Amino acid sequence: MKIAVVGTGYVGLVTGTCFAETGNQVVCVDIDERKVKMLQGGEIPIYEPGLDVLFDRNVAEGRLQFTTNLSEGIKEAEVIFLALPTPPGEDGSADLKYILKVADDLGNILDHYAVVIDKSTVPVGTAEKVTAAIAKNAKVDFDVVSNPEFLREGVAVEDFMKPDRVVVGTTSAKAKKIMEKLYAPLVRQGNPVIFMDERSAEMTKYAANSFLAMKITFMNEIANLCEKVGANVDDIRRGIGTDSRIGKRFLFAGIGYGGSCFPKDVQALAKTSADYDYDFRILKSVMDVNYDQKKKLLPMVNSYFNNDLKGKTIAVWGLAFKPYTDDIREAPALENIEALLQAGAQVVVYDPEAMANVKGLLGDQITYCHTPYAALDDADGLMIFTEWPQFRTPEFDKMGKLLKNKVIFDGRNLYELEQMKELGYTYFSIGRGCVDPQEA
Ligand SMILES: NC(=O)c1ccc[n+]([C@@H]2O[C@H](COP(=O)([O-])OP(=O)(O)OC[C@H]3O[C@@H](n4cnc5c(N)ncnc54)[C@H](O)[C@@H]3O)[C@@H](O)[C@H]2O)c1
Ligand SMILES: O=c1ccn([C@@H]2O[C@H](COP(=O)(O)OP(=O)(O)O[C@H]3O[C@H](CO)[C@@H](O)[C@H](O)[C@H]3O)[C@@H](O)[C@H]2O)c(=O)[nH]1
Repeated sequence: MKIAVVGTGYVGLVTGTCFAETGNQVVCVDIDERKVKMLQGGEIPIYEPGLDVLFDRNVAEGRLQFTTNLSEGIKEAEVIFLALPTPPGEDGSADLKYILKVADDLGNILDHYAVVIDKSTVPVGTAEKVTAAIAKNAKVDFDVVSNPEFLREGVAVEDFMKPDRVVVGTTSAKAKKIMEKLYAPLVRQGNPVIFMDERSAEMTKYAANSFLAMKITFMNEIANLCEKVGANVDDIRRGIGTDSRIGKRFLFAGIGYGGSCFPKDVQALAKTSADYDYDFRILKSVMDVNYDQKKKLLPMVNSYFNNDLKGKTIAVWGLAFKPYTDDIREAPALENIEALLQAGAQVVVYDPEAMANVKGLLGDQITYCHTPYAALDDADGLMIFTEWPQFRTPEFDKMGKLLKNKVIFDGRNLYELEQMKELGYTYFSIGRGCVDPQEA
């Protein structure tokens, strides 16, 4: 099948590469000339594990190409994916200007029937808006389908190639047939393509993300209560996660959810609710709790240093919003670093993949290190924001010698309390109380 993917970011590049891998002829289009040049030169602009192998193979075998020219990209394409940004507008709603601009352009240049697929996360009613925008000038027949994407960054290739499900919203029998053919290789393992109407597919995406954000937030509230009542949230997680009605995943309490999706999608669903005069109360609580949770460690840091961070050096491990990505959008580390700087602290950071992106944002306001241990040298304490695997079993003795104070503020609950007690660390984490060697 000939496929065009418009927007070659995280979703577009993974979508294009994976569909090339299943034998299709794919052209990825982007307006960012620098990005397209990199891709044409065989370089991947993002860090996404496993993508390079598929990318190299499909570029080498001529199934994956890149262009800045939309007309060239969609030439003879049977399906055209829109994988464009939908950032929050000022009122919290998803901004559709990128999508509708391309839809307008497609109306002018489409010269054959194609299925135009909304892959971006878009609010209810967008398929109708895209249809109207194309139809304004279109001289040919076309269908607009909603096909939201559920991949997670860091495991995007695996999520895409082995999806739990594929959701397709269409009321066109012709488009349905094409979508069945397109996804047939990916759903062989028995996971279904679920067909529904366009509006339901659009809502499904927001329901999934908001539900997961709510699940995490619920555990963060349990964690906050655990601290008060003297319980351990990790035990609660194990205790409830084994109930198959609850499930083990997305129950990890921590420093709040971040990333380019949960924060904006929960906000956008709340805005849709308000537009339809529905008071979606749970969503408001989820946003409020998460706002506070991201700052959860700061009072602990302040109280440890007697509310005086001036001249203190704080080491930070982990900048990305989650492991296995260089993405720092809405990353909890950023807000915390800004608060530390404002309080007069110096900040020394390490992240295996995200430092270049942070440097682009914060420049020389903080110090970047090439190893986790270098960040600890003469630091007054350590804060952890991302659960990169290399932070899980570090050399605690070496850390203790490098740090001025053996104190860790851990937003990801990486270490066992008993172990930290034995090693003589003061250890703050989420929903598990504080380990204080003075109290031993
Ligand atoms: N990142 C994820 O994990 C993820 C997962 C599922 C769904 N989504 C959704 O998918 C959509 C895209 O997200 P992303 O993270 O891939 O965004 P991104 O910012 O990484 O990529 C978007 C790309 O679109 C390009 N673009 C903008 N205007 C264009 C135009 N007129 N023509 C061609 N290209 C244009 C940009 O240059 C950029 O490369 C969003 O709606 C997002 O909510 C994202
Ligand atoms: O138990 C958990 C699981 C996740 N998180 C946090 O939640 C955020 C999001 O994590 P994750 O969902 O793994 O990453 P994303 O790549 O943002 O993926 C989400 O957002 C995508 C964009 O819409 C969807 O496609 C995915 O299905 C959905 O999981 C991160 O800050 C995580 O640290 C927790 O705090 N506790």
